[in-house]
Amino acid sequence: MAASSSLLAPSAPRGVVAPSAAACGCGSAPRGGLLLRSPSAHVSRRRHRCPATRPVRFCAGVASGWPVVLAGSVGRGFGKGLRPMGMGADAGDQAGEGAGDDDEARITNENLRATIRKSKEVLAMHRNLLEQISEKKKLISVIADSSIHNEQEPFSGQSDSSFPEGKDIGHGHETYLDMHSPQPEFDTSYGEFIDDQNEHYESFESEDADFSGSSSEHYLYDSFPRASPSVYAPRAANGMKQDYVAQLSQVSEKEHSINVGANDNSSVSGGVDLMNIILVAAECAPWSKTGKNQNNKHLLCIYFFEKIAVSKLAPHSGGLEAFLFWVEGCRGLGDVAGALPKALARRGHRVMLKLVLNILLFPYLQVVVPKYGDYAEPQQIGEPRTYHVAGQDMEVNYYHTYIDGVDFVFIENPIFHHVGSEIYSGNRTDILKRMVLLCKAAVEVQWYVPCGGYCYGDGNLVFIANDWHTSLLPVYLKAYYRDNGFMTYARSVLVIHNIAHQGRGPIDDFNYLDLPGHYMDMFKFYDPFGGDHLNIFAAGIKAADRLLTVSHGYAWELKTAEGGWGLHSIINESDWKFQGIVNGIDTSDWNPSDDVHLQSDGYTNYSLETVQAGKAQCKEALQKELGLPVRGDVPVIAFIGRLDHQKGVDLIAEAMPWIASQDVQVIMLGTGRQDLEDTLRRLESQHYDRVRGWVGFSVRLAHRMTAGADILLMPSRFEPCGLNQLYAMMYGTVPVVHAVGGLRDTVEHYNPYEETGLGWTFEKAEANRMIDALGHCLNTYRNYRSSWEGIQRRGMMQDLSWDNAAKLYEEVLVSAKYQW
Ligand SMILES: Nc1ncnc2c1ncn2[C@@H]1O[C@H](COP(=O)(O)OP(=O)(O)O[C@H]2O[C@H](CO)[C@@H](O)[C@H](O)[C@H]2O)[C@@H](O)[C@H]1O
Repeated sequence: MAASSSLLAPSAPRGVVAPSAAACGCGSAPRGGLLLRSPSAHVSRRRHRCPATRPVRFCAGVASGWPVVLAGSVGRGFGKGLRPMGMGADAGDQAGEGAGDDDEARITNENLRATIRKSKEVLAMHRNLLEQISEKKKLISVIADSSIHNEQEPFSGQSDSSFPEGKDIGHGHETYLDMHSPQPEFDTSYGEFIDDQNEHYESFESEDADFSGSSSEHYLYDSFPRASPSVYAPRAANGMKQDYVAQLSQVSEKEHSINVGANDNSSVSGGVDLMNIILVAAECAPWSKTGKNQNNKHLLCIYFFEKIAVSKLAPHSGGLEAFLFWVEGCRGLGDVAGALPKALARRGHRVMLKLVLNILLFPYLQVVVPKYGDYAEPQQIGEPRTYHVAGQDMEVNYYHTYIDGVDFVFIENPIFHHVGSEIYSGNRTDILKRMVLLCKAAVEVQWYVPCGGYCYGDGNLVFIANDWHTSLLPVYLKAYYRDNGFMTYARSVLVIHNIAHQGRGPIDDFNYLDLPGHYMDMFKFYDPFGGDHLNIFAAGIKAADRLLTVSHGYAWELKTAEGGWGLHSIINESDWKFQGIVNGIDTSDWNPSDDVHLQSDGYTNYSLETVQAGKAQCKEALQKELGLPVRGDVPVIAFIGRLDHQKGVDLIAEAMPWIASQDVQVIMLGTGRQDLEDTLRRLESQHYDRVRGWVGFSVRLAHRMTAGADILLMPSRFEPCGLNQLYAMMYGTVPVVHAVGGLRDTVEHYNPYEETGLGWTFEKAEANRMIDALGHCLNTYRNYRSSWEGIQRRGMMQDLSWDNAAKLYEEVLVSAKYQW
């Protein structure tokens, strides 16, 4: 790997672990009359037999039922004052109706007596179970590697309060920081990045004129409706009456005990560590993957850096320059949300973990995403629910499909449907409302969506939120539930795919979030340019139990002033719970041997054995399809990506005079910023005999280019992970990349002396550095064929699947589970 070991962020410390009653979250529904009846018909179906190979699961059945009762109690007890789900008046009434007197009446005396009778047994079992966990922990301590911290007190079955947050943090934090060292190469690179930012900023100058006034103007907020405090007043913890809190707590304890009892009916150790994972994202391939950049002027991210040159925007007094960055979609997120859960599901049946840790992980995975269109597979499921968002009651319907061991759940509401494929379209508040609704619905989906006939429940539950869009989820989990003693054992992990997009807005946006007033501090963030503002990503980072990003290199960069985009201080404070895991790729989708896009129009599938002939045929087909001269000897250079500052397509444009002077063909595919789209068109018209600039979003062409090209160019200024270079290597296409973030982690620079490496890297995001690397690459392509083929082979022979990454995710999820 190109990255020096010092660059790589070490594994996050796993010093944490007070297993405690996390043991309860089993997963298995109790048998023998222990169940309390759920008021909702759909959650009363306990037995979860998923289609196909899904095992029968008796899991968290009561967990799935109880919260419904809670909602009812809340609705009735507090009227409109307390709605853990942040629901509006109607919704609250509905909850009360759904689980009010009638429903409680259904909880028969007999059941209650049985519960009380059983509870003693259950508590005994619980104690026994905790002892087992303690034993197990000791065993793990012995066998686990040194990265697992063993120094915490053996768990003694104390109450939650005996494990204050951060108890083990100090130790882990110190260890983690000690392992870091400065990265001069990276710093140098960013020196250039800064210059580039200035240039880019100037290109936005006219559009940015509106932002030069007061801080509130920085958000173009004049048009957004100010919410009346009474409408948006926080409804969760603030409004709780103590007696009801106590009542709810009792219920929660019962739920907890019942889960433990249920575990005991199955395999104790297996039940203890069964995890229900709910991955929540704004998009998910293949259903939704950003089709087009929005360059949305109403969503603003601001990047600060040391002053290098004076921008035309008035420099602020702090000696920093500000760089404006429009929020837009992240396509790679869709790919990840589509593929990671399947890999985690596969991991659920791995024997290795069962042997080493004696646990069975992740058989139950759910992906929750908005429903933006009419998708073929998902079928409506569960009952509609109503959530209160920005003064409106919004009804959501759930759709579900089960693929490769994963339950995909789609949240349907017109606010999602209306945007169609333009996932991030609309103004800032439109997007914010969509994300509020998504997160409010997602944090409760485990109770209301009977996947395979049976709700997940909140036993052993972990949410994986992704990027700022779902950063509200960890906050809602805490504010609505954990602060009030519910879902005590549920955990949240937040994955940073791209820190450039943060969900920034004015402080008043807090009114849209429907949170208790004291949560304001979590969101309030100051920076010299925008002053006090609301930062959703910042709140998610603080609230999440674990923080991940998509490569080691990017994890390191995020902690620097240059790479953290203003959030580096918060990320550094969260270092104890933070680590990078390099993304995998969906090898069923991206695999040259059975890629469906290579099965027509003269393309062909190929493998490691047939790569030379296969790629030659694909190159010919690609040249024909795009009307380029059909020549096998000419190297074809490809670029695929969002057309924005990040991806550095402007560097290709800058280098084009040199590139076009070579005997090469260049094919660029992308969509995004208008000026960069125009650049693609211009380059094509200027060099029509050898350049094609395809403006648009075409998955088919992306696959075909990856197969037919010889070289993939990725001059990204920053790249959290990057997927295209991984796809390229799978297809025997050699990457030439800026050594930054995940590109540095994944593309080892070619060493001609030892015949090692996977491509070419350049240390600065500037055209001449790229030309230099590309020149070496072309020389090898033309004059050292066996070396070239070696690079191709090494790339194709890597295991780039999600399976490796999924194992690392498992470790993080388990450590989150035992985090107190
Ligand atoms: N015009 C077009 N037509 C067809 N397909 C197109 C396309 N433009 C882009 N794509 C596809 O979209 C995906 C982009 O993946 P990236 O990793 O480059 O994305 P992005 O920067 O959005 O993701 C962010 O999240 C991912 C996931 O964590 C990180 O890898 C990445 O560094 C981070 O910036 C690839 O599948 C690519 O082929």
